[in-house]
Amino acid sequence: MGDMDPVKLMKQEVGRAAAAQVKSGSIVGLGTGSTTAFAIQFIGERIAAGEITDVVGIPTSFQASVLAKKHGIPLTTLDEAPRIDIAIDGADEVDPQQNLIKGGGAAHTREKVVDGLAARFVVVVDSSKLVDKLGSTFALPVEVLPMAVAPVTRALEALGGAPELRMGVNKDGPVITDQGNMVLDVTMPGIDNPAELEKTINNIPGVLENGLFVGVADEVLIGEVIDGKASVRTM
Ligand SMILES: O=C[C@H](O)[C@H](O)[C@H](O)COP(=O)(O)O
Repeated sequence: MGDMDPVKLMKQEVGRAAAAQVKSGSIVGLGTGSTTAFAIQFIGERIAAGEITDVVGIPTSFQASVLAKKHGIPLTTLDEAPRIDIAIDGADEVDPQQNLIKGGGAAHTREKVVDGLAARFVVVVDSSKLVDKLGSTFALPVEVLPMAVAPVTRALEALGGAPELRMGVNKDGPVITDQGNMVLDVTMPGIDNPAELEKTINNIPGVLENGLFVGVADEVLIGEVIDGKASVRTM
């Protein structure tokens, strides 16, 4: 286990557990983020070891495609793939009904397409992501056309949210998504009806997609560290 920090260790072990679910011949949706990065690494290691064969990935982001190439996972597209057998992806919050907030990496629009098409969507999180109610710890990401940021901001405020344009970390100005759009992070503590809010926000003209994933997850794998020992449980 070494000196790895506990959160990283939880992410690593949950990524390993998800990668173990990938079977030969599978078309795999590859999610985005620091937890899925471990799953991508372990899928690549299983391919290299000859444990699984004929696996192809469908990336949900530029980051996922870079990692897949690095770890030797061949890629395909939705134009070519007849189906997605399994998708593995992280989340920013998970409620007791397995509904999610995603988009901390601004990738939720493509993720919702890929994860939603998968016959089986496996979510990989560390235990810090579990909440009683969505919105309690994480602002809801909403991808918006750049020319519509002002009216969408007003519409989200009218819904009771506090939207903030996501700014770059090592870049001046806003974060630009893989699709060339911007992201509003909407503080909205305690979302009572995520299914309704998901539709309401997506109905605002100029909104591409929001980070609420309702009824999409088939299994949630949770990484934990108890007494310095990492383990993985299902929800
Ligand atoms: O846009 C990013 C994705 O939805 C990620 O899956 C999510 O933010 C979780 O990322 P991480 O595993 O790095 O916490």
